[in-house]
Amino acid sequence: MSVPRASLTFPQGHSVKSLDFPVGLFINGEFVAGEGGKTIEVKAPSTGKVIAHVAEASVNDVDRAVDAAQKAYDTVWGERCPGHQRGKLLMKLADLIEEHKAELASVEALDNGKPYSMAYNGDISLAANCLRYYGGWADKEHGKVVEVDDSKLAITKHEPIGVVGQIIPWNFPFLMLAWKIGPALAMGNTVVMKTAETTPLSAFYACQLFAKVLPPGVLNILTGYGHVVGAAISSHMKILKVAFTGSTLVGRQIMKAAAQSNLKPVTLELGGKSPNIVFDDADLDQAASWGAFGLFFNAGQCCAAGSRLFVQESIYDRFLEKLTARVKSLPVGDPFAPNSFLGPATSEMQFDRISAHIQAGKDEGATLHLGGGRHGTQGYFLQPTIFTDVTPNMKIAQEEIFGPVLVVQKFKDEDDLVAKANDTIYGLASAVFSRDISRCLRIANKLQAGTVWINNWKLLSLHNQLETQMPFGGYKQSGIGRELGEYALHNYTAVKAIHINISAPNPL
Ligand SMILES: NC(=O)C1=CN([C@@H]2O[C@H](COP(=O)(O)OP(=O)(O)OC[C@H]3O[C@@H](n4cnc5c(N)ncnc54)[C@H](O)[C@@H]3O)[C@@H](O)[C@H]2O)C=CC1
Ligand code: BAL
Repeated sequence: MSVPRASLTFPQGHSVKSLDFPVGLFINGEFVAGEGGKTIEVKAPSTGKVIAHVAEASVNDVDRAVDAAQKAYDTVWGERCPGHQRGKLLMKLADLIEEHKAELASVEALDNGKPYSMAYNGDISLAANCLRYYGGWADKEHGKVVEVDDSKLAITKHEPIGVVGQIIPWNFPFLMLAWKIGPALAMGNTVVMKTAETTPLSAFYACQLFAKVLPPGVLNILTGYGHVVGAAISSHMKILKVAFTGSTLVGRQIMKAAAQSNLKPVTLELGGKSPNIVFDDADLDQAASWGAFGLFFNAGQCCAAGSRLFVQESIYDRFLEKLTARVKSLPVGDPFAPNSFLGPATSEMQFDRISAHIQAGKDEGATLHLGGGRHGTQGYFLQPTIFTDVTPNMKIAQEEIFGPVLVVQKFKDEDDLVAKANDTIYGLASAVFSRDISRCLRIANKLQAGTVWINNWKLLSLHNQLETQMPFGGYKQSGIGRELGEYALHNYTAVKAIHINISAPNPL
């Protein structure tokens, strides 16, 4: 059976003219067709047109990938490849990604719809940084000598877990791949990854680079449907850990599948409804700029989007005016146009979900302050949208919209604010704007959120500024565990306690 290929062409004047590459399943260092030659149609969200047909994995393909990963773990990776060597390979991979940044960013912009400049300066650059960062950790995550008493030497050893499963979404396709494989490979695990079926192309393009650097089987990449391939990974008896980024609904299913199979540990990076808080003593221009960025970046398709804006009553009108002007100035359009800030929703399904939330906001009596409709005539573009007169019980104030829709609420004082900000099932991120640092820290301590930004909203930026060193993850139903930073290493190591007798008397 022949391996499918993608033949992509880019708009006239773009630095990359065309690309042709295999889009078969990447198993044991080779591209192969999916079982029965099945394929999945991939569309460009900026036009709605089909751009490729990629191999679709089956449950048997997952087994093939797991076998390859197990063999690589037993023979060439894990403790058979010293940390400094693994680190060197991850850094080489980072260099190769940087060398192919224009190609990868072009594929990402076409497949996901995000502006090319953001993919180039953000996603792809940050992915290379992430692999380099974890390459640096590969020989530094040591065990410890633990003080017990003089009769024994007690040490801990940090070992890889084995074959790990990773399931990623479509909002930052290549960056999420890097967040996942960086710590896993650095710590000596081998990987079976499933990309999102709507945005598999950048990962497939990069498999050509992975094949040049990594021994066969160390990293296996499949695409396929969640209920088939994702479910097979979560419930696989030979996969010893699973990490997931996506919806809270699917996170729950993955945890259940893990519990009902081999009790594999689970890391979940899920939804959010993050509060962005502006006090009356804030620098209002600064708050308006970050407020617009924090929600409308990536067309609002960020789990950490600042989707609930809380503004203190005394400055409400003045601040809303500044914010609205900022949002109105954001260019929506073609991902390959040099100044675009908002691209389309990444799929028709997402477009429909976001549109349904906008309708719900109107039906529940919120005021549509800005936008609210389709932008243009082709693809899945939406106008930047702001709702005011929102009450905490409304659907748009409680449910993750994952699109360019901001809901604005007022607050009186700190107590009123904290109660409203924490009134959500989620707890991923938050931000506080005020010139009073004591107030900012007081509020930061009370917010139920894995991240608090003070006078900024900077998870991923346009200028390669993600703090890879800082942990990222959620309180409450936003997830379990932390990605990034040193914290992510713990997701991928098993700790062994070794007790060595020096002079303990025999017990009997
Ligand atoms: N935390 C985040 O960064 C993300 C959050 N979301 C949230 O999820 C909502 C729905 O988007 P979807 O694409 O439907 O998310 P999803 O959670 O269904 O998709 C994410 C990934 O999970 C896989 N998946 C789906 N069902 C699965 C299953 N039963 N077992 C294992 N894997 C499975 C998908 O194929 C994809 O690779 C969005 O509107 C947004 O609210 C979506 C993407 C990313
Ligand atoms: N899922 C990681 C980054 C984000 O969606 O905001």
